[in-house]
Amino acid sequence: MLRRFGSPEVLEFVDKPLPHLKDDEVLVRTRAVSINPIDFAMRSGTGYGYSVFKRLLPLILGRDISGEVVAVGASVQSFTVGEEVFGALHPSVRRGTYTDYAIVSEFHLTQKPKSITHEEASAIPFAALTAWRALKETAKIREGERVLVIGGGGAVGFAAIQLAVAHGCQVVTFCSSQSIDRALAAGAEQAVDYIAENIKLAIKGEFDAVLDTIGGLKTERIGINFLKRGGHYVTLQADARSTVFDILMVPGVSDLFGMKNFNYYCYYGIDYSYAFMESNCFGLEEIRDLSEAGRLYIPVDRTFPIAQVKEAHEAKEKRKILGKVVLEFS
Ligand SMILES: NC(=O)C1=CN([C@@H]2O[C@H](COP(=O)(O)OP(=O)(O)OC[C@H]3O[C@@H](n4cnc5c(N)ncnc54)[C@H](OP(=O)(O)O)[C@@H]3O)[C@@H](O)[C@H]2O)C=CC1
Repeated sequence: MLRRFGSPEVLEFVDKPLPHLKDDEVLVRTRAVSINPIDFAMRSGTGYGYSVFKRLLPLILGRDISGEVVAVGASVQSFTVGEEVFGALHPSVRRGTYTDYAIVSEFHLTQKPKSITHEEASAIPFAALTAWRALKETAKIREGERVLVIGGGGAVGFAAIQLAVAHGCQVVTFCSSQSIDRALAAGAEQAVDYIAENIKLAIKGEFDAVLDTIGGLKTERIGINFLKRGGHYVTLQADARSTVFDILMVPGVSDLFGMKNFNYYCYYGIDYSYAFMESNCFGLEEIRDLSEAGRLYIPVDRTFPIAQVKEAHEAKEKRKILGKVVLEFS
């Protein structure tokens, strides 16, 4: 439970009665949840997070879940008691999944892939649904297109590589040296080390879509220059305020008036969008099918028992652990 913003120390364990299930809700016995960067934003309430999440306090953190159905609301038809499910909640939902029993809308769940464990399953939904929203719904990628994923080493970037490959796209990514082999094994035709190599020289040709999981002026400048006219630039960073136009025009003004996408359209002929995660049952089903077919996975780096949630947050937030961290429930 989170009553106030702060360091991992503000996380409290509390015993609370379960609320009554609404008609379309499912009660899930939690087996595993993964930690996402959004959990740190919600917990710390820093910057942008303060205004967005303050109205949700007190809240329960946690957006992903993998577990078993223990009860269903009156109108739920897709799930039965005992079934294994996985899914993800939108950041606007107050009651999250760091809890023994989570209440989740039936539209935010689907049957868990049978071939993987609860720990592995819990690492997938939030990151993969974000990639799905960005590439399928926003950039509308199609077979044969070229897609550049900026930050293929993170969970969202890695899911994006696999989704784009599954849709018949040619994928290029830049990531750190430790993620190169994994990106290539996932089907990227080229993976460039963004620290050791000159990206502008290493990557050839233009792209139909760029997914930017990193943000910032420098990254955006590089990404925009790789896009074809008519291409889609999709950023996941809501507060990526600096733009080429802030320098060329009046600082801050283009963004302030929401002119960024208009300016990019006029100057470069591209479509610029911010994408955010959406709990979407069609996306989730597609992700489940890809996972079951062995075509989409997110490696888990470390698992902590839920009793060590503070240590887990500390380790991931301070980048002592670089990959996915999962919290396990007994
Ligand atoms: N808009 C939305 O709805 C959402 C936004 N996000 C945002 O997307 C971002 C990624 O999330 P997620 O994948 O879950 O986080 P992860 O913690 O899994 O991954 C972050 C990774 O980004 C890589 N990285 C850091 N700097 C660079 C760089 N300059 N160039 C290339 N790669 C870099 C690092 O990988 P490496 O080791 O290879 O350097 C790092 O591991 C976060 O900022 C998050 O807040 C996430 C989900 C939803």
